[in-house]
Amino acid sequence: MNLLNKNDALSLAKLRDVLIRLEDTIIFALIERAQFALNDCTYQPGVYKYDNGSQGSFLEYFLHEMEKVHARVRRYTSPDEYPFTSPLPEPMLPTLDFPPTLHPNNINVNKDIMERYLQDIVPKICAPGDDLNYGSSATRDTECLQALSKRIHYGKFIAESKFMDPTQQKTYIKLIQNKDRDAIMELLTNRTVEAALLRRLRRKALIYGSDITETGEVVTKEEEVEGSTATTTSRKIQADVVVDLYERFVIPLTKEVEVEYLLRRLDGWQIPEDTEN
Ligand SMILES: C=C(O[C@@H]1C=C(C(=O)O)C=C[C@H]1O)C(=O)O
Repeated sequence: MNLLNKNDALSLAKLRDVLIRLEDTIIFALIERAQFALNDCTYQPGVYKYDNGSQGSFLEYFLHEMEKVHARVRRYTSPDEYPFTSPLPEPMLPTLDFPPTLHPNNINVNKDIMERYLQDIVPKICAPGDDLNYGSSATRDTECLQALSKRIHYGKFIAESKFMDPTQQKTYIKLIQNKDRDAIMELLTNRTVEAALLRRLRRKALIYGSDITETGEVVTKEEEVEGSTATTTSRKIQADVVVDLYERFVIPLTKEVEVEYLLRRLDGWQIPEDTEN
C-alpha cells in the first residue's frame, strides 16, 4: 500500500490488509525476542551510565538513540505537502517516539504500549533469568515495540477511512459534536472483523511458532503431561499469549486511537453543507 496515494491510504480494505500483514511482523518479532532470556537488568532504570546523561533503563537508552536516527531521517523524506485534504494529527506516520510524551492524544499510547509490553508480554514469552545477551534482547524489544506501536497508530488511518464513508459521516459528525465517546466506540467497532482476526492469529501463531524439518514434519518433543509422557509440538511461542495480547491490548488500544482521532476530526474542518443538519 502506498500511504502517499490518497485512495490507497483511505481504503478500509487496503488498510485492513496492512493490519493483517502486521500480524506476521508482530508474531515473528515476539518469536525473535523469545529466544533470549528475560534479562531483567535491561529494564531497570539506573543500572548503567549513558553518554547522553539519560537516567532510564538500558532499553530506554536504546530506544532513545534509535528514535533520534529515525527523527533525523524523517526530516529528509517527509513530503512537503501531505496529500490528505483534511488535517491528520501529528505525527502523520506512525512512529514510536521516545521518551513517550508525544501524541496530541489524551492517552499516552506509547507509554501504555511500553508498560504493558514489559509487564504482560516479556515475562510470558521469555525464560526467566539472565543470558547476558542484553544488546540482542534490547534490539528485539525495539522491534516488538515499533511493530506494536505502528499497528496501534494505524487506528488513525482506519478512523479517517471510516469517517470518510459517505453512509456514516453524518452520524460520526453528530457523535463527535456531542463528544459521545462511547457511541463513537460502538460505531467504529466491527465485531466480525475482530473475531476473524483472533481466529486467524491463533492459527498463525501455531504455524509460525512450530519448527519444521527438511522433510516437512513438525518437530515434536516428549513431555510429562499429568504423570505420563506425551508427544507435543515444540513451540517457540504460545498461541494463547499472542491471542491474549491482541484481545486485551492491541485491539483495545487501536480503538482508543481511533476514538481520540475522531474526537479531533472536526477541529478546523468546514463541515460540507450537504452534510450539515
Ligand atoms: C481496525 C478496525 O477497527 C476496529 C478495531 C479492530 C482491530 O484493532 O483489529 C478490528 C475491528 C474494529 O472493531 C477495523 O475496522 O478494521
